[in-house]
Amino acid sequence: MDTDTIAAISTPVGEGAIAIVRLSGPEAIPLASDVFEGKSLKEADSHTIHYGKVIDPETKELAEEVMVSVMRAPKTFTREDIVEINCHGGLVSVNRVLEIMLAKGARLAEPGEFTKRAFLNGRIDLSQAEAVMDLIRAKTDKAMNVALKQMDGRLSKLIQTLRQELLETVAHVEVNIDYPEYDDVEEMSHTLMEEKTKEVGEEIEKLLEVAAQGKILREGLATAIIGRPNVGKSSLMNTLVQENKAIVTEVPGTTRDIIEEYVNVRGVPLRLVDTAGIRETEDIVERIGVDRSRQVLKESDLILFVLNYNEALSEEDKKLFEAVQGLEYIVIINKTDLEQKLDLEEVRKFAEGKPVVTTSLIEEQGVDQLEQAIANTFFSGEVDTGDLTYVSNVRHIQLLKQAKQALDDAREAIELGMPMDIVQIDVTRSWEFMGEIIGDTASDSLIDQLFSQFCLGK
Ligand SMILES: Nc1nc2c(c(=O)[nH]1)N(C=O)[C@@H](CNc1ccc(C(=O)N[C@@H](CCC(=O)O)C(=O)O)cc1)CN2
Ligand SMILES: Nc1nc2c(ncn2[C@@H]2O[C@H](COP(=O)(O)OP(=O)(O)OP(=O)(O)O)[C@@H](O)[C@H]2O)c(=O)[nH]1
Repeated sequence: MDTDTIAAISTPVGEGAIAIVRLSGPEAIPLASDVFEGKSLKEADSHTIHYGKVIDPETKELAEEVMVSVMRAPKTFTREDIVEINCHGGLVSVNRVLEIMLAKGARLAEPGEFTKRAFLNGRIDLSQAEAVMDLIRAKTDKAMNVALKQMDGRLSKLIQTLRQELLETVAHVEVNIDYPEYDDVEEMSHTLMEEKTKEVGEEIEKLLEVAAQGKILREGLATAIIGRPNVGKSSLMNTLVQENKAIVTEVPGTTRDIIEEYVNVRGVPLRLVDTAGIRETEDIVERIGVDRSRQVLKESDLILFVLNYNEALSEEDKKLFEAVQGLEYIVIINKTDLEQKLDLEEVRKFAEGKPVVTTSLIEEQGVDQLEQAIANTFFSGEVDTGDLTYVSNVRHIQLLKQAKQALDDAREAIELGMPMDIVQIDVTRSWEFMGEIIGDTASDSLIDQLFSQFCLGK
């Protein structure tokens, strides 16, 4: 057996009540047992936890008071032997125990290496492994439900079924090609291929139809708040943050001190883009022109465009309307508690059918309607994560599109009367694209790259 035993701290860095050092691999139990004073871990039953002390093998002194869980292969998270050492949750404590395990010969795990082993050992497929990370990073309940179902294998099973259909069709047609003495086989193959590529293509289409929503749930909507000075942009930001408890997350793949703020609006995570850049130049359109500000705004998925009920539409407002044209935006007419000076008909005309909501942020009026308008814009009503299978990951969406394209190519080839072995090449390509989603046909470098984005100790 050439797999080594890995170790890492699996809990967040910082002070807490308890912190866990996790070990996985063939030496996990003997290594832990060597430094453990208490009941013999080597004889412990699987999935049992034991109280005892960690003794520093060099100084022979007491290092920590712990609880140790023993889980035996293959029924574990990684399918290898796992030991989890539960320490007092201090930085020194947990690092000391990790250092001792490394000194004993365990290797420091790479980010995501535990989950990678679960994948390499066949307990989960690639899409399920990716869902583990999505689950940790989920910003709303609904986003978590999407990840949980994917982790449970819902997407995997669907992909497997579709691939199996394609494989069986190819095999069937193959047999027909091998026995060309029956004269109707060519036609039968054509019909079968046509039916199956259509059927599977439609299934993929269904997945792609709701994928944009899945992606929003997973990644959140980059949301910019714009408007002339003093219309109530900061008030709107504050209202959204206060009403929908802000979720602060680490940005994947960066240092821990860069944080992003999300608010949860009816299950839709909004990432309130710091519009500082826009804000500083309150007159962005004036300073940098419509084209440049459009460029800035294009990076947002949603623009909240605030107007003042108490002022007539100005030239600058009209330029902002020009800048947001064709983008996803909602007009918010704020300060309805003041005297009306804005022509609502004129606003509706400029808004080209986009939602127009009136608010008085100072009197907390209209915020519900605004939130409903946001949810309606992307989910046509309630966000429902019940029965649908949501593809949420850009990598998966891309592969599904390619798989669909390959099937479209196959159907075109059939229509053009191309020989079956040419059609099969396209069908096989589709099968391969879908295989990449679950990791069946994924390259080692892709796999390494995906897992490297994981948390340490996961
Ligand atoms: N302490 C601790 N808590 C944790 C985890 C962990 O690794 N350690 N998990 C880590 O993410 C999550 C739980 N996920 C897990 C998934 C599968 C197995 C596992 O052992 N699966 C076996 C079946 C075990 C059984 O049925 O008894 C298997 O699939 O063979 C364990 C944890 C959340 N909480
Ligand atoms: N009457 C009234 N005043 C409001 C309302 N919303 C915000 N204000 C007030 O309008 C002023 C400007 O609000 P802000 O939220 O700072 O507006 P802003 O658009 O961020 O302003 P700048 O940062 O200058 O661009 C503050 O005094 C708010 O209290 C409202 O609904 N009604």
